[in-house]
Amino acid sequence: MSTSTSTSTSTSSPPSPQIAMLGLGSMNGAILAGLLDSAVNPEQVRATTRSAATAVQRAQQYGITVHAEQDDAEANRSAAGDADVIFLGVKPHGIVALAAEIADALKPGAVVVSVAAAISVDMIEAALPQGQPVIRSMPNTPLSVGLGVVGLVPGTHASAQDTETVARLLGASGAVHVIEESQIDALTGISGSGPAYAFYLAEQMAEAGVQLGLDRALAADLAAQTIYGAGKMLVAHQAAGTADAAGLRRAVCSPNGTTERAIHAFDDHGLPAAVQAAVNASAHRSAEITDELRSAD
Ligand SMILES: NC(=O)c1ccc[n+]([C@@H]2O[C@H](COP(=O)([O-])OP(=O)(O)OC[C@H]3O[C@@H](n4cnc5c(N)ncnc54)[C@H](OP(=O)(O)O)[C@@H]3O)[C@@H](O)[C@H]2O)c1
Ligand code: PRO
Repeated sequence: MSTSTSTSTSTSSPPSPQIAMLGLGSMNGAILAGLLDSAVNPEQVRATTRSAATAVQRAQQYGITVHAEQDDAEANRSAAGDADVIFLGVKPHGIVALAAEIADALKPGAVVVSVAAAISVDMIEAALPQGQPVIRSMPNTPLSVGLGVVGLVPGTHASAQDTETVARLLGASGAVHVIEESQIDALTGISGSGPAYAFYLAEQMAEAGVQLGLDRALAADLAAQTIYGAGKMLVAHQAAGTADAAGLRRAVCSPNGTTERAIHAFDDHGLPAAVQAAVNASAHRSAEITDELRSAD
């Protein structure tokens, strides 16, 4: 496994760790969907939510055991204590408190994986027993359909085997990149937040189609399938080294044709600057939240 390359899957039989998902909202839910579509059985997973209503809904949705903190104050500790891999999936401001809450319930050697933006390895390690393996991650929601991207930052006490275990779990539903912590804000700006950019583009393409007279369902399907196809094509060509995004874009543009006119409209309306500003804004917000939470301590 090397920095910033997708993990290769080893040929040895996959491990079957017990997994705890603490918090089961958009992100941990997407990770769970990907896990259950791969080699993970529902019996391997215990999850928690804050509210009882959410726990009932999620248990039905995923076919796993979900306990609510509202019903059982020990829910997080109990799920974490049985687990080999624990995904912390609450909002950033709740991560350190959640780590502290489960600290003395953890098995020695259990790997604590944070999915939170902005919460650094040292902040999590400080809340856990000395030597507890920690991995900071930045996943994205397309893990739910097997097409995610994940950045992993191994903590001070995470062994190569710990990283391999987590990379194998997540790598079944996406591309995993092991990175330095200094790279994670930038990765967040591209792939963590990035699905929202693609969805926003799809929204605007469909809206334009409606304004041109198409019915909304048709316009939405045209936009979605086009972004899906283009993404799949780009990944295939980049992996094969046969084309990059700019080359594939140029191949759609006939001289003085329709697409060339559209790309000029993007440029006239500042799309390159807008997209770069958006990625930068996400990355800088990640660093800003880190600073806010550090100074709140
Ligand atoms: N959404 C993304 O695309 C994305 C991408 C990358 C990383 N992340 C990171 O993922 C984390 C979660 O974000 P999200 O979008 O998934 O938020 P979310 O949808 O609001 O989910 C948060 C979950 O945490 C639960 N929760 C809150 N407090 C809890 C507690 N004390 N014990 C157990 N469960 C608790 C909530 O339960 P209730 O529903 O009952 O309140 C809910 O299930 C954040 O740290 C974020 O930075 C998100
Ligand atoms: N969603 C989280 C946020 O918006 C982190 C990346 C994607 O903060």
